[in-house]
Amino acid sequence: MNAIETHALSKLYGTNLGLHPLDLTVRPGEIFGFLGPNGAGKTTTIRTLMGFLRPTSGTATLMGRDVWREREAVHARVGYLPGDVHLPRDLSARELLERSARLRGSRDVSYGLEVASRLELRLTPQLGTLSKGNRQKVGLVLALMHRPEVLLLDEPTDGLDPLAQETVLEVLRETSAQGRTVFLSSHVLREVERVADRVAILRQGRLVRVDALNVLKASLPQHLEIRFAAPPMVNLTTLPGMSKAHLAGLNFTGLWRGNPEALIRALAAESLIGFSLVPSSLEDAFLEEYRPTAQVPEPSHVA
Ligand SMILES: Nc1ncnc2c1ncn2[C@@H]1O[C@H](COP(=O)(O)OP(=O)(O)OP(=O)(O)O)[C@@H](O)[C@H]1O
Repeated sequence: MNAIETHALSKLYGTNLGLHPLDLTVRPGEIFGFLGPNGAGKTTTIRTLMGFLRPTSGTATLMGRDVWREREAVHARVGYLPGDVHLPRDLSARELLERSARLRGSRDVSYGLEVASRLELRLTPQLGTLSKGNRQKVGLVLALMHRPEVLLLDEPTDGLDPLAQETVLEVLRETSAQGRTVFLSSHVLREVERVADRVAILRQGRLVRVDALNVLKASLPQHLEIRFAAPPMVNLTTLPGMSKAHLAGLNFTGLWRGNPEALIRALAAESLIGFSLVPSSLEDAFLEEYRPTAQVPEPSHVA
């Protein structure tokens, strides 16, 4: 059984597009990065998966349960961190953890206390006095405490200092190692890149890409720079795999995709002073996908 499955799941807010029909599968134990610029539809997707929003069309299941018709069964198995954490002002974090455990029919707050301690969150102050970062930590502890089968996290490290961010990523890795699933919405690529098994990119309510992180990395072009000692005899522009080729005097720059062997063979008879082939960062690739001018493919073109 898949942890999360959506079939042509869409959401319109009146006539406003929230989410174009979305087909997505997340496997148990996976950390699934859900990326996209502001307004892409990440929160809409998560809130629909939580059964807070009624889908305009399509269906979604979490651990086999329909997210709209079987909301309560879904909530029992999910840990949810909203993008905007609201907490009662007049309780302490400790009291809230105990209350939350009781609502789930348990008295066990031990894992919540462990995560709080790792995040260096003090549990006695009134929640109304907490900073944004500390409120975020309370939200995370609440989402994690009952060791849910699926975590739906909307911008989990928002407002956290680098040390706490690191701890959160560590906890997410542990969660996945225990076979539990993490659906991680973010626009911070650097953190997603460090933990995700697969990544989806959403833009203007549409899925533009879904790939395993290592496949995505392997598909990125490499930046090529060559300094020739003499005008080159070979025409590098026509090599399959080359794009954005530019020769200015003895200096060549271009983007190279694929194995460098063919490139090195083509250069064998040339006289070179310098040669460098540097992989693009995922950041570059994603920024390219984010650009409003980039083409948004129809969903059927997406794997
Ligand atoms: N309650 C609402 N009423 C009308 N339109 C909405 C509502 N909520 C979201 N939208 C629209 O739906 C689209 C998707 O918004 P959503 O909040 O899901 O994006 P997001 O990817 O989570 O963005 P962010 O990174 O800024 O949180 C946007 O165009 C937004 O304006």
